[in-house]
Order: sequence, then structure tokens, then C-alpha cells
Amino acid sequence: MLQHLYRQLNAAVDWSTLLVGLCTWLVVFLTYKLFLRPLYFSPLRAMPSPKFNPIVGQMWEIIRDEAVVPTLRRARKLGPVSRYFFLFGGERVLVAEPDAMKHILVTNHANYVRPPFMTRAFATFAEKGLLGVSGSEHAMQRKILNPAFKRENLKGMVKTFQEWTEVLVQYWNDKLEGTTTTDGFVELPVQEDLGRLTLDIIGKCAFSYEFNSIREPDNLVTQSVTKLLRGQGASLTTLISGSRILASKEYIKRRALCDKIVDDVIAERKRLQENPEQIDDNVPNDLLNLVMSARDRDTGEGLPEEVVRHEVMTFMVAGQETTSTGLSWLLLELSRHPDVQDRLRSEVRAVLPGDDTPVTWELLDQIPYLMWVVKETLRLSQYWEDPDTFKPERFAGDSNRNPYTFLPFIAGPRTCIGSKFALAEMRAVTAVLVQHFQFDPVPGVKYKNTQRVTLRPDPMLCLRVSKAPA
Ligand code: HEM
Repeated sequence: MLQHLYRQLNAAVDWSTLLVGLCTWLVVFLTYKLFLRPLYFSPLRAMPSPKFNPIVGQMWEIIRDEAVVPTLRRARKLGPVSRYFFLFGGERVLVAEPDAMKHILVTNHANYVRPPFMTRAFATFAEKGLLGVSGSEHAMQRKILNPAFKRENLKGMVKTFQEWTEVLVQYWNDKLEGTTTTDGFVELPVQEDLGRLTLDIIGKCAFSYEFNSIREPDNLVTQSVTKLLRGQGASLTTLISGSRILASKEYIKRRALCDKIVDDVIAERKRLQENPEQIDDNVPNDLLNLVMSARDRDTGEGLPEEVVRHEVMTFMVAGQETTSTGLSWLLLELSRHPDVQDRLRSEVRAVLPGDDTPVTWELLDQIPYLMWVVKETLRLSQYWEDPDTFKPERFAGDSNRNPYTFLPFIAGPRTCIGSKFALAEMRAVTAVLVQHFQFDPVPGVKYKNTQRVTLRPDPMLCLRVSKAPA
């Protein structure tokens, strides 16, 4: 039967013609994709473009050079809106112009959606939370959650920022006291320690969980969650699709542990909601509480329980590494600019005179220089005068500036929901740390940008830490 079919097919098809046809199609397709389209037919061809390479485009310099450097170089050379080439004739547009940013992120955001593969990668283990959903589902979640993230609801968390930073202060003081150097400093893995601090803070603020990772770094839960947040053990398919296919056994175990911790807290919280008489005065002031009580102002509906869990995980993913990396860059800049560090310390001390003065949101607002230092650390845009110089006072008189020249949290429907939280956390942590410590560079160490989920210093930041001058 099969033989018969094969003979019939052989008689009907001229294989050599088919092969020639296929080859011709391939040549035409490749010529169009690699040369004709990018050079003559692309709607982007009128944009300033760098040197054209049909195979690797600009990818080689992007991989080879320090992160962000090729982007800045191109923006300077080709202007605020330019085209560059991806692999195999693919094209990308680089935008560094405030009005164009507004157009893309806000006015016409529906035309510029994040590619689905990025959404999946962002939300590897919280696919139903804000980072993992899109379209109407995302809009519905934001409508319910936006009001929860207002300043009034976050104010009480500044106390937590201060308390956990004081744990780090104690930890570093112990190291200083244990040091044998006569110069009064100790070289510390600052970035690693800040990572533990922001884990402790986000654990407590997100769902009142105490990781206690500064005091107990080797604790199983801390280790598991830290590895999970770094994506360790997740396979490429897990990172791309969000599914657990091919993920290591350890990864699956860590996820189960993490889910259980969050589920237990939610179950206890629900029990209390149903039995309000058992709630004492200490209702947890955390994001979980805000998420569980948030309601759509039109329909009165809240978020389903599974989504609540995913939101808590999302806050952990979105709020831990971002702030610890931001704080690492900030301390690195302070160590490079002793004048900025001195001024910051004296302005902090003028408002928070004693080491034990309770830090509050209102007091943080009374130290404008602190906010300028934080913002200058997060600024990357070239759309500023003398853009490569670290100059916090450029943020004085900020209100007259076009908001689209400063976009660390982007803007529009996907703007960072935790931006106020993050700015308050970075200010509180910095204020407490500069009150106690002086930060100086370790001689001879040069840092480069490296792109992971965030832009990080490479190597990991290590600084000389000593007692702050009186
Ligand atoms: C310096 C610290 C931070 C920076 C620079 C930052 C930056 C960003 C950026 C750029 C986005 C948009 C990502 C995208 O859609 O492409 C984002 C989203 C988000 N961030 Fe932050 N973030 C920070 C801290 C935080 C903190 C502390 C939290 C939580 C408490 C948080 C929660 C979120 C959430 C939930 C989203 C998703 C919003 C959505 O898609 O609707 N972030 N963040």
C-alpha cells in the first residue's frame, strides 16, 4: 500500500524542480529579510541608523561592551530617536526623547504592548499577579490596587524600614568591632548585605513575614527564597513559559515552600477577617492587608484568593532586588563623592538629630537633599545637562521639569505601583546608614554596569565601612 503511494508520488513530483523551487524561495526570502527590507522597504528606514550588518546587527557590540554603554553611545551619535539592527535583519527603535516616551507609555500605550515572552519571563512564579497579566485583566487589577498604594497607606511602613536597617547597623558594627585593622574600617560585601536587608524589609512589609536574613543568612527559608528570586534552578523553559517543565527538583521544592509560607499567612488572615473579635489592636500594616481589603470602586469586587497570593509574590520579586541594587549604586556614588556624602549626613542629622529619632515619612520629606541623592542615583537619561556627572542638586526646582526625562519607574498603565514605597524605603535606609557609617571605595576596584533583571555593579559592590564622623 505504502509502496504504491510512494510510486504514485514519485511519478507525480519532479523532485529536482521542487528542490530548485525551494532553494529559490529561500534565496529570495533571505535576500528580502537580510537586505531588501531593512535597507529599502522598512517603514523605519528613514530613521538615523548605525552601520548595517545583516547577520549580527548591533548585537555583537551589545554583548561585548559594558551594559548600557552602546545604547548611550548610539543615542549621542544618532539623536533621540534612532533605529538599530537586531540579529538577521531584525530592527529595533531606540527612543530617548521625552515627548516620544509620553506617546509610547501613556498617550498611545495600547499600540506599544510589552512582548508576551517578556511578560512571562517577568512573572516566572507569579503569573497571575500584576507583572504576569496584561490587557483587561491587568487594567482590572490596577484599578483595584492603585488606591491601596497611596502615601497614606504606606506611611506606617517607614518604621519597618528603620527597624530592619538598624539590624544591619548592629551587624556592621559587630564586624567593625571585630576588625583587626588599625585604620578603623572594614571592607564589607555591601551589596550582598543590602540584598538581605531589602529581603527582610519586603518580607515584613509584604506579608508580615520575618525572614531575618541578616541575622540568619543560612536559614532554609531565606536560602530558598533568595535562590527563587534569582531564578536559580529554573530551566530556560520555566523562565520563558512560566511552566515548571524541566525545572530542577530543588526549584520545584523551593516554589512549594514559598507558596506554602504565603498560603499559611493568607489562611490565617482570612480566619481573622471572618472572626473580627479575635483581632487585637495589632492588625498587620502590610501590603497583603491592603490587597485583601482593596475593592473595585465601581463593582465593589476584590481580588480572587489565588491572585492575592500571586500579588504578594510579585511584590517580593519586584521590590527586593530593585531596591537593593538601587541602594548599592547609591552607596557607591556616595563613596566616590565625599562632598555629597558629608552634605547628606549633615542634612540628615539636622532633621534626625539622634540615632534613635524615629524616622517618619514627614521627616524624610523635610530632607530634600536625601530625595535628590536617591533620584540622581536612579537617573539614567541623557536628557540632562552634563549627564555623566553625579549631581544631586540638579533635582532642585524639580517641579518645572518635564516628567518624561526621569523614568526609573516608567509611566502609564504599567508604571511601577511600588514607586512611592521604593523612594521612601531608599531614603529611610540611606538616612539611617549615613548617620552611622562613612563609606569609602576599596582602592583599585573598578565597577562596570552589568545587565541582569536590573542594571547591577560588576563585581558585586564591596566598600570600606567605618564609623561616621561625629
Ligand atoms: C528602586 C526600586 C524600583 C524600581 C527602579 C522599579 C522599577 C519598576 C519598573 C521600571 C517597572 C515596570 C516594568 C515593566 O512593566 O516593564 C516596575 C513595575 C512594578 N513594580 Fe517596581 N520598581 C522598584 C521597586 C518596587 C517595589 C519596592 C515594589 C513593591 C513594593 C514594586 C512593585 C512593582 C510592581 C508590582 C510592578 C508591576 C506593575 C504593573 O505591571 O502593573 N517595585 N517597577
